[in-house]
Amino acid sequence: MELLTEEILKKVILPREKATHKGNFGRVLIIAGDEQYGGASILAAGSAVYAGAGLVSVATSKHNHAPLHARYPEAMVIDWENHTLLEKVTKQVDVILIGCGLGVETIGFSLLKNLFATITERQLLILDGSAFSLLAENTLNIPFPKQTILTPHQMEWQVFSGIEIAQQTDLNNQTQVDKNEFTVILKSEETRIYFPREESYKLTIGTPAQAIGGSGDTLAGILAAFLAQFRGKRREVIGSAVFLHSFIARKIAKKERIALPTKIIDRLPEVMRNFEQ
Ligand SMILES: NC(=O)C1=CN([C@@H]2O[C@H](COP(=O)(O)OP(=O)(O)OC[C@H]3O[C@@H](n4cnc5c(N)ncnc54)[C@H](OP(=O)(O)O)[C@@H]3O)[C@@H](O)[C@H]2O)[C@@H](O)CC1
Ligand SMILES: Nc1ncnc2c1ncn2[C@@H]1O[C@H](COP(=O)(O)OP(=O)(O)O)[C@@H](O)[C@H]1O
Ligand SMILES: [Mg+2]
Repeated sequence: MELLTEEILKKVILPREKATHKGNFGRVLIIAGDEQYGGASILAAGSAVYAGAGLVSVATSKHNHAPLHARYPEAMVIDWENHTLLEKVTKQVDVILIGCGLGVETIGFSLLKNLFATITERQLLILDGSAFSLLAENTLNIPFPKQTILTPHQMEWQVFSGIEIAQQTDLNNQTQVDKNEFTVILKSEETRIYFPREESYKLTIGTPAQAIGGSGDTLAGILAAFLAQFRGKRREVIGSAVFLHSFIARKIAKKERIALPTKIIDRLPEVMRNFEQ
C-alpha cells in the first residue's frame, strides 16, 4: 500500500497550455440532489467547477435550479425529469457523477438505471451517496460500466458490498475490487483507495475537521473534475484528487475548527495553481 503525499499533486497538476479552450478541460455531468439534499448537488457542482472542469452540467430536482445558479452560475442546469435533454447532455460528457443526495425514491433509481443503459466505454462513471443504497435495494440487471469509481463511506460500502465495517480489511476490500473490476475510494478517518490489480493508496492527512455533512460531496466533485481534465495515469489522477481534498481541509483546520466544504471549494483554484509545475 502506497502512502499519498504532496508529490502526487506535483505529478498530476500540470500548467494549462495556451492553445486551449474549455472543451480541452473536460465535460462533467453531475446527477444529484433531490428536494431534501439539494445542498449535495450544489457542493459537488461547485467543487467540479472550482477544481477546473471545462464544463459542468447538473441534472437535479427543479427545487435546486435557482439556488445552484445563484451560488455557482458557471454550472449549467438540467431538470432531471427532462429525459430528452438529459439524454442529449449525457452523450456529450466525459465524466458522469451520480448519487450525491440523489435520494432513494423511484426517480433516483430510474436515473441510475437509464445511465447504466446509455453510458459508453469512452466515458467514466463515479458513484456516490444514495447510489449505494439504490443499488443494494434494487435489481439493476445491467453490468457495471468498465472502470467505474465508487466513493462510499464505510457504512455505504457495507450496504453495497455486504462486507461489515469490522471486516473491511485490506484483503477483503481488495478481493471485492479485483472481482468486480471497479475502483473503490473507501472514505474514513484514514481513506484507502483500492484499484483492480494495482497497488492501493492510503491517506493519512485527513482531519476530524472534515467530519461534516457535505465533505464527501465535495470530494466527489473534485474527483470528477480531475478525471475530466488530467491526462496522467488514472491511478495517480484519482489519488491526487483525494489528497488535495484533505490537504486543503488540513490547511483550513490549522486555524479553524471545521473545514467547511464551501471553504474547501473556495481554496481549490489557488492551491491548485501553487502545485503547477
Ligand atoms: N447538504 C446536503 O444536501 C447533504 C446531503 N447528503 C446526502 O445524503 C445522503 C445520505 O448520506 P449520509 O452519509 O449523510 O447518510 P447515511 O446514508 O444515513 O449514512 C450515515 C450512516 O453511516 C454510518 N457510518 C459508518 N461509518 C461511517 C463513516 N465513515 N462516515 C459516515 N457515516 C458512517 C453512520 O453511523 P452513525 O452516524 O450512526 O455513527 C450512519 O448510520 C447521501 O446521498 C449524501 O450524499 C450528505 O452528503 C450530507 C449533506
Ligand atoms: N475524522 C475524520 N478524519 C479524516 N477525514 C474524515 C473524518 N471524518 C470524515 N472525513 C472525510 O470526510 C468525507 C466524508 O464523506 P461522506 O461521509 O460521504 O460525507 P457527505 O456524504 O456528508 O458529503 C470523507 O472524505 C472522509 O474521509
Ligand atoms: Mg457521502
